[in-house]
Amino acid sequence: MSQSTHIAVLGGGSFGTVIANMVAEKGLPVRFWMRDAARADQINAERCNPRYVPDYPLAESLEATADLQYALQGAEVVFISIPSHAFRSVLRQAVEWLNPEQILVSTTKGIEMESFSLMSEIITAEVPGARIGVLSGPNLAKEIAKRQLTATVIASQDEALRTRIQQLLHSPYFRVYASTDTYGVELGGTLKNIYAIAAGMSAALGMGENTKSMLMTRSLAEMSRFAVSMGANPMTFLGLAGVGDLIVTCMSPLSRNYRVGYALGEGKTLDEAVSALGEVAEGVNTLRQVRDKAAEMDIYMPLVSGLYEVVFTGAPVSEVARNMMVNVQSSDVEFVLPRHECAVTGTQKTEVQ
Ligand SMILES: NC(=O)C1=CN([C@@H]2O[C@H](COP(=O)(O)OP(=O)(O)OC[C@H]3O[C@@H](n4cnc5c(N)ncnc54)[C@H](O)[C@@H]3O)[C@@H](O)[C@H]2O)C=CC1
Ligand SMILES: O=C(CO)COP(=O)(O)O
Repeated sequence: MSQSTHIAVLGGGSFGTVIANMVAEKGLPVRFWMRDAARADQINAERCNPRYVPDYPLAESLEATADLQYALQGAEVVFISIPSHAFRSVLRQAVEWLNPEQILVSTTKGIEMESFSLMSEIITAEVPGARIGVLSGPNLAKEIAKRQLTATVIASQDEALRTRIQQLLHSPYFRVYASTDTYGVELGGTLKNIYAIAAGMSAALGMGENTKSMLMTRSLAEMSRFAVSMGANPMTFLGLAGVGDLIVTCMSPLSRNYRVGYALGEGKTLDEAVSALGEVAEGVNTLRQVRDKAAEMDIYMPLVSGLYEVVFTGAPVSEVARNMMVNVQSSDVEFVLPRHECAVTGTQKTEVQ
């Protein structure tokens, strides 16, 4: 095995910063890669990443760099926190300095456009034989930076990998639970971003707590229905990477996806909402991708369809919400009462005043 001298983190945004610093706080050498050399110099000089996580002092053993070869060569573990739209292109630049013994962990919660690939699938395709893990859970970077008590999930088929990541990241304020359902964990983190947009919108429109609870719970039903159709284990959605991440992202104004939804609810256009954010909101692209995939595979996803109409075709939220409320009623938990066995279909649109 090559010298296990350091840990590498790719992606100089909010999440890359907190992952890199959590490891560096343990005194381990961390090479934190970003494409912008001036920003790397600034981080090394100021010991802080002011653009993404202000007021978060960085540990001494963290070194920012724009030299990808320097970051990767000899790294024992490589965390990849690059937004989904750039994930494959960065991996293609990285591949010549990777080796099959290194551990590659994606923290990215998105779907690649065109291919509908999750990030672990991109790693499998671009780095054949790689040891792959996925890190996902209710992990708002800005709360981690404040050392708020937090838990996450490392998912991999590779037991040694799971154990190593648990050791590396575990701290008095950060716990790492394990899973073997890589696909389900990754899909949970990805899908919840869609519903966070809807939750932000409902908050901006002043909807009540009953409404928010209904929205989140039906989101969970829809996410798990989709995931099961794609081959994931529905039980994974009961965990941190499913319901856990759904709750935090649908409830917190720190979530960028929630903020996009809130801005839309205030009447901003999608372009205005996204550009005011200045950070990645994966849910916008994920909504488009999932809506198309659900149509292709004939998966019933009324929340995704309704949100798509609002976000991309400008349909009024009130009309879409009303249509959903008068739609046929169905089973609560379809793993208990399958939808097709649900005898009471309820009120049809025409019967409602
Ligand atoms: N911020 C958070 O609370 C969490 C974020 N995530 C996920 O982590 C991923 C990254 O998110 P954040 O760090 O929050 O995003 P961010 O918006 O804070 O930063 C994105 C970073 O990626 C860099 N980047 C963009 N295109 C690039 C390219 N072509 N080459 C190299 N670097 C490029 C940007 O320069 C920036 O440094 C997303 O998929 C997100 O869903 C996961 C858990 C929590
Ligand atoms: O994934 C996250 C929290 O777990 C971060 O969500 P946002 O990308 O919406 O900020």
